[in-house]
Amino acid sequence: MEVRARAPGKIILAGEHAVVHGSTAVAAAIDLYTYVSLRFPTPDDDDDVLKLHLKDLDLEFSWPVGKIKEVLPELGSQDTSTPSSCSLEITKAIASLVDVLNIPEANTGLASGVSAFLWLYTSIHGTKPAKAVVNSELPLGAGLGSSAALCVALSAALLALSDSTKLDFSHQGWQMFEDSELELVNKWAFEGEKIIHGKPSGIDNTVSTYGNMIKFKSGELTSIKTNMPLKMLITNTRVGRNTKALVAGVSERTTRHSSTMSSVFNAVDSISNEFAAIIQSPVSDDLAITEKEEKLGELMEMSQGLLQCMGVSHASIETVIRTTQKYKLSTKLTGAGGGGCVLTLLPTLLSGTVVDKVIAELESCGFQCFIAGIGGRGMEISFSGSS
Ligand SMILES: Nc1ncnc2c1ncn2[C@@H]1O[C@H](COP(=O)(O)OP(=O)(O)O)[C@@H](O)[C@H]1O
Ligand SMILES: C[C@@](O)(CCOP(=O)(O)O)CC(=O)O
Ligand SMILES: [Mg+2]
Repeated sequence: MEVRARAPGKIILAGEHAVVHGSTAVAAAIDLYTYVSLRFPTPDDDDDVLKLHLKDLDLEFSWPVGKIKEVLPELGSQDTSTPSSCSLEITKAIASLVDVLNIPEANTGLASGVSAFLWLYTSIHGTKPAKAVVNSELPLGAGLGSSAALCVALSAALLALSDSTKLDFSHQGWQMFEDSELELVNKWAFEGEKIIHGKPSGIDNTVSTYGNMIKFKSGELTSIKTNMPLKMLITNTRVGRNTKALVAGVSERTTRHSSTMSSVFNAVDSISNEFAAIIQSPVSDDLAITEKEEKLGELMEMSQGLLQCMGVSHASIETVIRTTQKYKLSTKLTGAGGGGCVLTLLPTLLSGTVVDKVIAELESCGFQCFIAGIGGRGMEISFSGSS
């Protein structure tokens, strides 16, 4: 039997980085997914290896299970229903399994993703041979939460084939987990995100697990109900960056200027709460929508100013801002910044011709533009083949 799990990426509408320091943030799932398929070999397969195929990067890795047992001898005593963090000793042992892979230099940052895979896999299934295949519709390392989507889809696939979940194997198509199972997936995914982000807030894995639009503060989520159509143009600057390094940079700045940065984080907290209040209040007519959109646009500009204060903007992001400003549109970075993706609010009454012009101008700078569905489904799984 094979299980397939999918988990969405996300956009952060307000509050990135500050959320790591306890401020409120607002995020929404997008309809672009990471998929993880997992299969254990049948007795006839005679396969004693753990395989990982990363389709987006065209890379395949494998580890003989004997080697994993050798470097991780303590495995097998784990309780999958209580997720635990990867200790320093195990981090070192996992690094020894990743170092031998000779990951191409062009894929810096991948080692942490592979380490997260090994930690989650061995924590939930020990040294059982298996094959996992990963592919994604998300750009990797661009602020749309590919790391969290990977950790959520992987945790879901691993738990679906463990004793911790009770699922209907005969169900055709995508199915959802029960609440308690979703909570378990989210907790394991958070442990994986820790390996990739260093110090994650947990917002990315939470919105990827549960979907929809959420408000998030200090590990707690509040679901946001809205009937306001929200359309964002996503521009990928194609400038590569690494979330772990950017998050660490903001923390260093916070250490140097603790009281000033605490005021910045407080301001972000207010922006996120105001943003959430506006999108949640009922809309009566077009005029009301336009007024709300103007306020949201202004809040996005204020968010961007504060993100610049934190030191996470980039020349490419400033180019997108300047370009969209010519059309009176508001833009902010999303995710960790330093390049990656940028959001531009597209008001409901904006004509299609203007949207096409903005996109053409941004694409002529070498950027990639797209519009994704916002606030959709969270993580789901499906089974295929006989057991
Ligand atoms: N589909 C994937 N295949 C391989 N690695 C992935 C995949 N998705 C995410 N990753 C891991 O996540 C890292 C990117 O995470 P991060 O820097 O947090 O950016 P983001 O989460 O915004 O995409 C990659 O360097 C890699 O380690
Ligand atoms: C910067 C941060 O707020 C979001 C990072 O998102 P991404 O990995 O850039 O998609 C970090 C976090 O909340 O863990
Ligand atoms: Mg990430």
